Amino acid sequence: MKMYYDSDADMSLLRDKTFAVIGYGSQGHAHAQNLRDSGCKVVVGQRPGGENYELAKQHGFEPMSAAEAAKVADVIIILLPDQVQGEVYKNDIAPNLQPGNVLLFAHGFNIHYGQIRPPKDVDVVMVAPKGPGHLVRRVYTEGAGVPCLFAVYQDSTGSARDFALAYAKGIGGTRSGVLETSFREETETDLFGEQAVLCGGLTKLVQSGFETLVEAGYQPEIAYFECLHEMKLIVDLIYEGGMANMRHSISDTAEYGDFTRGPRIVTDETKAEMKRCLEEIQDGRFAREFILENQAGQASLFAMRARSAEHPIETVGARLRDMMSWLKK
Ligand SMILES: NC(=O)C1=CN([C@@H]2O[C@H](COP(=O)(O)OP(=O)(O)OC[C@H]3O[C@@H](n4cnc5c(N)ncnc54)[C@H](OP(=O)(O)O)[C@@H]3O)[C@@H](O)[C@H]2O)C=CC1
Ligand SMILES: CC[C@](O)(C(C)=O)C(=O)O
Repeated sequence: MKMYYDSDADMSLLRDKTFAVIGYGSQGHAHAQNLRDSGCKVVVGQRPGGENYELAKQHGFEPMSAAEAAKVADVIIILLPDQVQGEVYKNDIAPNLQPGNVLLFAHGFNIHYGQIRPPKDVDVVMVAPKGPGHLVRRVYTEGAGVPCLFAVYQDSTGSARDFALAYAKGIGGTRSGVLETSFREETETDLFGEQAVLCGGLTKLVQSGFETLVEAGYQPEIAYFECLHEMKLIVDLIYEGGMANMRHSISDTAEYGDFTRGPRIVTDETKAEMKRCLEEIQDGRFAREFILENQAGQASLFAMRARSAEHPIETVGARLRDMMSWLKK
């Protein structure tokens, strides 16, 4: 598998193009500002009335409607929540598409699951940063970049692949390296990662550890430090040098407990469930469930968010983090 870096990407492909970043949220604010700082002409399509509209203005853009932005652009970057992309595409973007335009995504959901079906005469590509949007911006301003995946779904101009690579450079991705993939592979692995490991698996693991200690009578603050706060420090060591690097830094006692007790926590049954989650992603069951959930006005998502915000790990954590002067508030 080849990694692509700055020297592999031709920024001249981005010159003379107008980029419309649709949505000024987590990814949108980062792509828009990074592209502009890389010398590109950027307009922002952001609905008025909210914080992100004000933020775009504060950052020196003159936000316009998604339809207006799509009309003036050569490259339309759809950085809206996945569940609203289909509607905005149908009403505002599709009617303003010109042959030869590029439609660019940061995640393949809507293309892979057929919620957006672009005409044949536009390029459809993806540049998906493997990190949260706020880091895509922060790391860029520090002179580095968040690694990205890139893919081509449709190449009407013959230059879609080179263009996607150049775009990855424009947002800083090739500073740390980008990998080629397909819309299918990115969509399925991304959904799996966030469900089973990064978000779903991690929060359930941390919360269960916290609950186990608190239910056994230990102070919630101690449980918070043990199960959540220290998680970052341990993950940083794994991130920097793999699991062996982390195990090098921890005590032999911790390492012995890691090898002998870890497999009792994340068991073969956990892995079997991971496989079932992956199957639901692959055969479209998760996508269908999420699409229907959104058609129902996100009723379950609202309820789950509210219940989760009341959990003691959040209330104790908020109090402790208030005392951590080094954290950005
Ligand atoms: N979050 C991340 O770090 C990552 C996201 N991605 C992908 O990037 C894409 C964007 O995700 P993300 O940045 O999280 O999105 P956000 O939820 O941060 O985007 C919110 C933006 O979309 C606008 N918006 C929301 N609803 C509507 C609507 N109904 N009509 C018009 N505008 C609307 C918001 O405007 P307002 O402020 O007015 O609500 C805001 O500008 C997705 O495809 C996602 O999968 C990929 C990698 C990582
Ligand atoms: C881990 C969540 C993520 O997949 C990401 C930041 O990469 C997302 O879609 O937000």
